[in-house]
Amino acid sequence: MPRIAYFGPQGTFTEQAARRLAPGHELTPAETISAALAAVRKGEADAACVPVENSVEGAVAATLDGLAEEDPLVAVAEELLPVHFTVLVREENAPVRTVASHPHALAQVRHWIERNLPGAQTVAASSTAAAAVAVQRGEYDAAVTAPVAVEHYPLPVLATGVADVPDARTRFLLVQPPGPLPAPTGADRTSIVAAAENRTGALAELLTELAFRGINLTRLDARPIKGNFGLYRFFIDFEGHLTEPRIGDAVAALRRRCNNVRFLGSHPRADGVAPTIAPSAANEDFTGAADWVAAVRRGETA
Ligand SMILES: O=C(O)C(=O)Cc1ccccc1
Repeated sequence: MPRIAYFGPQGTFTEQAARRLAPGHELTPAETISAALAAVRKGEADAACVPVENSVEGAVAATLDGLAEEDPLVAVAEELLPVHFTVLVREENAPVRTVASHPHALAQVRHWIERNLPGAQTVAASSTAAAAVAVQRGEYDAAVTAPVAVEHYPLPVLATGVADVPDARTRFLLVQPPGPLPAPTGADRTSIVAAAENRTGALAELLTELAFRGINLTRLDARPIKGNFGLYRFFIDFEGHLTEPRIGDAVAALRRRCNNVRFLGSHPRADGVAPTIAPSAANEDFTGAADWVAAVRRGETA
């Protein structure tokens, strides 16, 4: 049975995502995102489940950096979870002076804390569940957690359904070493990372390769290349699957322009949204045009 490492400990949002992405599989918590990825690279796990972005705070830097560096890992599936929080406390009816959680969680409940726990100090924890563990240990007064955390950490519940932004979502990836790609479904996402050269127009050229082929971007993030101040890697997600002629053509062009392009996966979209395809950019347009060139080369047409 495949072993899945997930960003834990037990009771994180990522564990919930892992249960949905790999039902019935053996799940092992890792303390950090990079430890979950390292478990796969070392062969201790077959795949890792990690958060990649959320609709309030944006990209999860540890995941992006962890996928761009060291041995390649490729996303084979994604999950989208609605994110609202439960606030657990050490002691019922006691004053709350410190509130711990993952920074992405704290960012999503800032207003709620200002209104309901005025003056409380927020403290970053490695995950929402790690914050609950710290509250159990008596280190902090409250933890902002995933709703399932209460099953693992039986602390008094101060509030449920907490969220500054209604309908916030987090997207999670299931990543594994390069292997056969998941089959295309017609509603897929492809991800790459590339370090564009530091010269005028370098990023625009990469994006233009996608735009020319009528490919709709779903995300663009920049992350600094550590040790090279002022240089960035660009994480580009777009609609479509590498096996499609229009996508294969675009990814080949990116690779031609930029030999450090790394493929981060083609997999079904969790929201099932089908691509927007610009006029003359359908796969049949690409194969039709290539067939015509082949026939011209053979001298059969002009
Ligand atoms: O800490 C967790 O529970 C995570 O899985 C990371 C996270 C944090 C905040 C919102 C969504 C995911």
